[in-house]
This record gives sequence, structure tokens and C-alpha cells, in this order.
Amino acid sequence: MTQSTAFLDFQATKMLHTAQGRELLDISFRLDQGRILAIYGPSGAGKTTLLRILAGLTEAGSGHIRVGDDTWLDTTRHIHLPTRRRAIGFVFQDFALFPNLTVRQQLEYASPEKHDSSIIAELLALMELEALQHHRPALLSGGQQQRVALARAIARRPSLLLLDEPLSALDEEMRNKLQEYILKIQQRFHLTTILVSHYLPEILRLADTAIILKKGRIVSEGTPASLFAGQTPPQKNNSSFKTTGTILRIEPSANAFIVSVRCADTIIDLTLSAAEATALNLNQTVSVIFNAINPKIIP
Ligand SMILES: Nc1ncnc2c1ncn2[C@@H]1O[C@H](COP(=O)(O)OP(=O)(O)OP(=O)(O)O)[C@@H](O)[C@H]1O
Repeated sequence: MTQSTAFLDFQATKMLHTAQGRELLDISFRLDQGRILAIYGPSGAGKTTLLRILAGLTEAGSGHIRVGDDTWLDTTRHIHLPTRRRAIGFVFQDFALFPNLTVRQQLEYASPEKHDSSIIAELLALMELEALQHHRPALLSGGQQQRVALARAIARRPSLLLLDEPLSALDEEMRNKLQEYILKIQQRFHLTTILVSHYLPEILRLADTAIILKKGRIVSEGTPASLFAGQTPPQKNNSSFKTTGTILRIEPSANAFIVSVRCADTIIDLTLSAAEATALNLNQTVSVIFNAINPKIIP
């Protein structure tokens, strides 16, 4: 996030109505073209509201949004572009595909270049959807549907790609595969992307930069590795590294244990087996090893 001519310049306020009463969301940041920014923070921090303000789905109280040479929002000049005039691709966790359209038709519907099928062919190939192109969503797995949702978002040729927990409904293996597709897309299209995620390995693997939100405000920003582990960043796409932390909580959940570890400024929740969790104690200092898929804990 540079301070001069950034591709995306965002500043907005919005009064939030939360269970704890009214809270002012007040956020500003800049993002360079082609970068992936991750937004992390506890439930209710305002992550989805931030994406919705960007998309024009929620009205900001005040602020401005500039994307390249375009102004999407400027409350002092009464500019508020409707969603359909903002060049965004949006992917939510629940796919939101049209049930009656085939995979190919979903992409064709989204593409502004109706007479040029080359982008559709390229996306079907890139996302390995060629064999499924004449299927409707009901016949596809969750991971396949999410690949279609991603391809459809890119078929719009957006200036900004907004990903709101896009992988959270998927199992670990699917999630890992989808991350590879997101990286492939990034290498090919260099889209400026904002990713809301609760999942640190995903942020470490995909994002160039990150923001931690709490109660509608940015409390920290920087590279994912510096924010979440107090370390110098590893090579992008090779996010395996080790940090240390203190165990705050060990609690049984459905078939496993949730262990919360404080690392630098952040609390990281890990899901461990009973055998792994019983070897640990509260307040114990442990090492946490992040790799692309699963953080591991070493007593
Ligand atoms: N349009 C709105 N006007 C006022 N308050 C809102 C509006 N939309 C959401 N809120 C409130 O703002 C708070 C933040 O909601 P938001 O969905 O942005 O949080 P979040 O960080 O995305 O949470 P989660 O991780 O649970 O999805 C919530 O308390 C919500 O009730």
C-alpha cells in the first residue's frame, strides 16, 4: 500500500448497528494494481460491510472510492455509482450460481465481450472446466462450483476482484486446490484483489498485504508474515515458516480440540486431535509452523 498514486484509494465511514450498540466504521487504505489485500478480523469487525461499500451494495455515510481513473464514490461530489457500473467481480462463500445455466452459459452471461468467446475458452481451460462446460451447477461438487464462480467473476473483466470467504465452505483439500487456481488467475490476469478470510494459511499463501480490522477500524496493516508472526516475510507462494506463541485456550469441539495461541499481535485458533491437544498445557510456549495447508503446533 503506497501513499502516492495507488490504483485503489478507499476511504469510508458508516455507522454500524451492532449487538453492542452503534459503532462507527472508519477505514481508509490504498492498494497498488495487481496486488492481493487480505482483510482479517473477528466476527462483526466490518469486513463484509467494507466489501459491500466497495461493491456499492451498502451506502457509506461519507468517503470516496477511486479505482484507476474512475471515481465510484465521492460523497462530497454526490457521486455514487450503482453496483452494475462498478467493474467488480464478486465471489461469496455460497457460490450463488444461476441454477438453470450451464457452466459455459454462466461465463457468457457475465462476459462484457459477447462476441468474443476467446476469454471464455481461456477461462474454461485455465480453471480446468472444459469437460464440465455443458453441466448445470446441481451436477457439480462444491469445489467445482466455486471454480465456476471464480471464472465467472473474472469473465466480467473486473478492475477489482472481491472474495468474501470464498473457500470457507470447502474441505481442506479443495481449499488448497482452489488456492492454486486463485494463484494461477493472479499470474495470468494480475487482478487487484481483496480477500476476506479467517484462515491464516490462506492469507499467508495468497496475499501480498493484509489489514486487521476490529470494531470497524484498522488496527494493524502490513505484510501477512509481519502481522501474524512478527517475522520478515517469506517468499510469496512459499509461506512455510515458524513462529512462537503462548497457549491461551484448549477446548474440546465436535471431534477435535480448538487450541488458541497468541502469536505477536494475533490469536491463532488451531484444530488439533485429542492426542496432539493432550500433550499441551495452558500458558505453555510453543512453536507454530505454518505451511500452505495446515498450521502445526510443536510443544
Ligand atoms: N447496512 C448496515 N447498516 C448498519 N449496520 C450494519 C449494516 N450491515 C452490517 N451491519 C452491522 O455491522 C457489523 C459488522 O458486520 P459485518 O458483516 O461487516 O462483519 P464481518 O466482519 O464481516 O463479520 P463476519 O466475520 O461474522 O462475517 C454487524 O454488527 C452488523 O450487524
